Amino acid sequence: MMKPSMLRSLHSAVSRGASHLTRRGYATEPVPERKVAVLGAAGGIGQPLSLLMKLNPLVSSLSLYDIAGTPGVAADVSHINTRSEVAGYQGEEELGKALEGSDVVIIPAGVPRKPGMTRDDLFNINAGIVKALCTAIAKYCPNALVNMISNPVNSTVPIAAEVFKKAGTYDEKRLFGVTTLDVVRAKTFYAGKAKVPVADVNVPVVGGHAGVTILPLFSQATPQANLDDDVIKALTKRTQDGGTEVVEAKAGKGSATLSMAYAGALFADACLKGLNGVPDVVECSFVQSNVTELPFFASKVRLGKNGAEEVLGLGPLSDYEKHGLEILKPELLASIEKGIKFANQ
Ligand SMILES: NC(=O)C1=CN([C@@H]2O[C@H](COP(=O)(O)OP(=O)(O)OC[C@H]3O[C@@H](n4cnc5c(N)ncnc54)[C@H](O)[C@@H]3O)[C@@H](O)[C@H]2O)C=CC1
Ligand SMILES: O=C([O-])CC(=O)C(=O)O
Repeated sequence: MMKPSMLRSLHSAVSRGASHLTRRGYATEPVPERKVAVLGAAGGIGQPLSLLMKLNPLVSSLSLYDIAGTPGVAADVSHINTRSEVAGYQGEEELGKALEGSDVVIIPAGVPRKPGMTRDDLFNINAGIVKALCTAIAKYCPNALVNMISNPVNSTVPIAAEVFKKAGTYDEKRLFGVTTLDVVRAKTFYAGKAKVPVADVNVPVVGGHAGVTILPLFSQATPQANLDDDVIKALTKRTQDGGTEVVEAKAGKGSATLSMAYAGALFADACLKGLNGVPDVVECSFVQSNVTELPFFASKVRLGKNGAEEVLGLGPLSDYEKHGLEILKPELLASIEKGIKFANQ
């Protein structure tokens, strides 16, 4: 039975609007209004990611943009009885409206790999797409947190940074390469070998987001497990090749979409929590960085009201990880420089 005092607070909370309620009905602080835009929303990642963002109670307005197909995706998702209003925008002439007022912009726009391709093979098409989208972000929502999913992330993030610099809107705290899928994979694979519940597992993944530039730090994995060196090597390789494993299994029908949508939704949720002032939100992400001599690097990042409030260091590395770190630097630097050069052409 509900006590009369609880009933009164529930009634007064209801009269102020549902966003003032916790799930148990107690009056609480209002959840801020937040607009999230998904660019590439009709794609393999974009559709399930749009679904997952529609399920997120921190979102009040969900803006779905693509060059084609968004009216259908938006109509479909909009029937789900959750908080956010949904709008679909199609074609370049609607991009401004899609972006205006966004707090977080998630970008899974562009072509995916086919078997035999590297992520860098996507550069020629995706670099131009990302450049155009970021030019519009600088114009219509320069303060948004940008979550870059489009590959090659090691180059598309530097491209975005250069576009924003040219527009005079660059804030390194607001630009993120989404590497969450590497963390998701490392956790899953580690839990399997260490025979620990996957929900308890944490594994930082640093470096970049392609092949050897992906460096999982299993020496820092929790809960700790005494795994042999050859098991750690196999886990590292499987994490680095996780994307290729999916590309080959899909045999020409694209790359990871469902696990990426999950990972993208996790990272966007962390960004929203940070914006809303939730303390101690830490996720790995590819950001502008002083952690190594490279200008961009993925490591743990503390998310807050301004985006990346703090880029955390690497912590102690095993000899195997130290070696991996040295191996990845030339490839990662070349990809970063390729992006910077493209953006300044
Ligand atoms: N960061 C990561 O961990 C991961 C990144 N990816 C990358 O995400 C990207 C998207 O992958 P999928 O969704 O599987 O591809 P997809 O081809 O299924 O969807 C891409 C969508 O982008 C749209 N698009 C193309 N040009 C656009 C533009 N100028 N503006 C807005 N939208 C545009 C297309 O119309 C399409 O709907 C690829 O580059 C892929 O490599 C994929 C998996 C993981
Ligand atoms: O492998 C790809 O091309 C897509 C991707 O980035 C991933 O799944 O990690």
